[in-house]
Amino acid sequence: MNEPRILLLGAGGQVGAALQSRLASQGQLTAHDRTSCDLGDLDRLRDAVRAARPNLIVNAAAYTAVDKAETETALCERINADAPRILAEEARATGAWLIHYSTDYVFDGTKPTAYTENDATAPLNVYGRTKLAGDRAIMDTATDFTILRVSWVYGVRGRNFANTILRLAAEKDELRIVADQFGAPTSADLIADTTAGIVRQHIFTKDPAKAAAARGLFNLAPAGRATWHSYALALVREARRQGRPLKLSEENILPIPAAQYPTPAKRPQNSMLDTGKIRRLLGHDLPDWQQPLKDFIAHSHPA
Ligand SMILES: NC(=O)C1=CN([C@@H]2O[C@H](COP(=O)(O)OP(=O)(O)OC[C@H]3O[C@@H](n4cnc5c(N)ncnc54)[C@H](OP(=O)(O)O)[C@@H]3O)[C@@H](O)[C@H]2O)C=CC1
Ligand SMILES: Cc1cn([C@H]2C[C@H](O)[C@@H](COP(=O)(O)OP(=O)(O)O[C@H]3O[C@@H](C)C(=O)[C@@H](O)[C@H]3O)O2)c(=O)[nH]c1=O
Ligand SMILES: [Mg+2]
Repeated sequence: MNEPRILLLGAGGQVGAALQSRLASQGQLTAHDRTSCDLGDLDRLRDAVRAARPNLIVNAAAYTAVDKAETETALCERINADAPRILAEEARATGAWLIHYSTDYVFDGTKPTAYTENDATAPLNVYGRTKLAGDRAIMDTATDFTILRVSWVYGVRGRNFANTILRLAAEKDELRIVADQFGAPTSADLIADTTAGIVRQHIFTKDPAKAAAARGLFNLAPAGRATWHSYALALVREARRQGRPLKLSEENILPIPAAQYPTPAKRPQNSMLDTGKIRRLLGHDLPDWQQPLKDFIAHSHPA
């Protein structure tokens, strides 16, 4: 059989960058970043898919600037909702499988326990609303798709909370960090590894039962629970242990309620995702969130 053709969009992002090598080893990879394929141009996007004739489309591109989205709403909507709809239409028309990523920000965060795939969505902000519209477009249009719903993603090169804290810890002697929002910091590598495993074991397989099991929406998060405050503490503690020069000491990382940290976009209080469904698919447990932070700090270089 010929090598399967894989199309990756958003190759320059945290998850996209981590996916590149893992997908290249499984087929003939066409990887686009924003410069080679702008998702804001929907006709161009359709052309790019048709030119690549993929058996698998992986969409790691998204508008992820949560606060800016409150004012750049139309663009955010195009990238997060309209572009996934085009991808779903093309996937359906050609029989390609579509992999896409969703977010905890589709929830309002009022549930006291972890969210399952069946819980009702109620986004609090524009980013969450547009991401939910993208999820729905795919679920309504595509037949062969996998959506991984993830949260609190960090990677060495990304614009993320972890890199922000490492930068601030070198500059400031005090930080005030929200301590009443709960979630699980998730490395882009965990997401890319899990994606690659699903591609290998479920999508590029001749076993229809294996493929059927991977269809649909799956939460993905590491084990354990954090707050933004406990996450910041863990980062600074590990950075110090690794000998980074820091101005900030741990006792000056002050816990505050979200009400004391006003932002343009409202964020959910509870971002915990129940991972029972994907653990059954994978056949194993997921690692704790804290362990990969050591590796992250060893390799990250905040600007
Ligand atoms: N980051 C997080 O905390 C979370 C992310 N997710 C989801 O996971 C997926 C991957 O996110 P992640 O890798 O973290 O995000 P990043 O912001 O790191 O990557 C997204 C990529 O999409 C690209 N992009 C943005 N606009 C366009 C456009 N108009 N055309 C083409 N590309 C564009 C960005 O390019 P550029 O760099 O040039 O802007 C960037 O490379 C997304 O679906 C996101 O919604 C879900 C939960 C949490
Ligand atoms: C820098 C800083 C942030 N915070 C708080 C604000 C906020 O509640 C929380 C996180 O802020 P950030 O803006 O870094 O994170 P945010 O951009 O909201 O992260 C989200 O991104 C999108 C793409 C997702 O899909 C989500 O899963 C989530 O990861 O930290 C402080 O309390 N003190 C600080 O000094
Ligand atoms: Mg190859």
